Parts: sequence; C-alpha cells; structure tokens
Amino acid sequence: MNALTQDELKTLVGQAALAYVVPGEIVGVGTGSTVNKFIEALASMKDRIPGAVSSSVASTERLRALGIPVFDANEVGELAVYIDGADEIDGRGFMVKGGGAALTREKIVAAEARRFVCIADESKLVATLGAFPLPVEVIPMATQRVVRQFAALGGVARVRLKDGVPLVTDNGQHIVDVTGLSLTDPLAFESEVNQWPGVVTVGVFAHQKAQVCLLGTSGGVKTLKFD
Ligand SMILES: O=C(CO)[C@H](O)[C@H](O)COP(=O)(O)O
Repeated sequence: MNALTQDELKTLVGQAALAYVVPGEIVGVGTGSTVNKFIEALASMKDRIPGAVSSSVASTERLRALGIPVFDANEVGELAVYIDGADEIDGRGFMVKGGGAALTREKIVAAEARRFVCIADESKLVATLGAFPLPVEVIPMATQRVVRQFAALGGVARVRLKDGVPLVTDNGQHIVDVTGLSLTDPLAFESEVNQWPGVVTVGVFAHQKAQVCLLGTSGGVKTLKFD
C-alpha cells in the first residue's frame, strides 16, 4: 500500500473526530486545514447537533456554507468538546498553535470545553515544543517591545506579514512569530508571556492542553490520551 499523503492523513483524523462529537450538544470548532476536513465530515452529523461555536471567521464561513449553525460563545457557555488542530503537540498534550493566526479565539473556545480533542498528522508530534515558529498575538503598538522581550530570552521574533504588510487577525491585532526557543516548561512560559504588556495571547496551549490527540499515521489513526 502506498503511504498516505498528508492531506489524506488530515481527512482520516477529521473523520475520526466525529466519534467525539456529542449528539444534542454544540461542538467547539477550531481553525486550519485539518479542521477543514473535520468541518466537511461534520456536515454528515448536522441534523444531530444544534450547531457549533467557531474559533475564526474562516471556520464560521465554512460551517455556515455547509448549513451548520454557528453560535456566539457568549450565548453558549460550557461545551462538551472542542476539536482543533495543532502546529506541534508533545507527549503531555501541550501544544503550539496559531499557525493560522486564530490562536486567541481558539484558546477562548478551548477554555469553554470539557475536553480538547486535537487532530493532527504525525509530523506534528514532537518531544519538545519550540521548533515551529511560536505565534504570539500582539496589539500593534506593542510589537517592537515584544520583539525585544523575546530577544532578551534568546529568541528571534518577527512580525508576520501578508502581502508585504503586517497580517491583521480576526481581532484586529498583529502576529509575532518567534524562533530559537526551546519550550521545556510550557505551563510557566505561557503564564509569563501572557503577562507581557501588549500580548493578547501566546500560542502555547499548556493551560488549555489536549486531553486526546487523534494522530494520523501511515498505520491509521492512533489515539493518544493525556489525562
Ligand atoms: O492553530 C491553528 C490555527 O491558528 C491550527 O490549528 C494550526 O495552525 C494547525 O493547522 P493545520 O491543521 O492547517 O496544520
């Protein structure tokens, strides 16, 4: 059998995540190419759930295009489950997220969920977080200050550009991507950086870690449990 492509692995885990959607309950939906596969699969269950809470404008548009109602997080409160991808996940369920610039809303929706189910292909599983450039959402007037603070930690931070100008998030903020850090204590790192003036959210998801990861591998979907 030929090895599955990354796209096929994403489809596999997107479909496998349906098993974690609770009939009758609103589901939290993340953002990204893997989640897009989940959203496509979720359409087959749309008559069994009231709808979704979404973590980005892009996911909201996809959900609505498939006839899945999208609710405001403020109207809903606690969720049974949140399904999202990751840029990196370690053996404890700690993640780096935000490659799609949706990290702040992702963390808000994840915080409302009793269970975070991460869906990812096997390239995302790492021993130590930090190889993927760490996204940080920052208020525009503070980006250079935050860049200097990361430099003091030994990191190299750059403002993310789109079409040659700073990318603007769904929240009207900018993203700083940081390389050169080894995140050996993700819980402490997340707490510290989230306190820096101007930081909206750092893309370390340690306080909102995954409880389950559905990992797409050449041998099929592997289920990792972290709690
Ligand atoms: O955090 C995210 C978006 O902000 C995504 O979950 C992360 O970037 C993974 O995306 P993909 O499934 O496309 O690899």
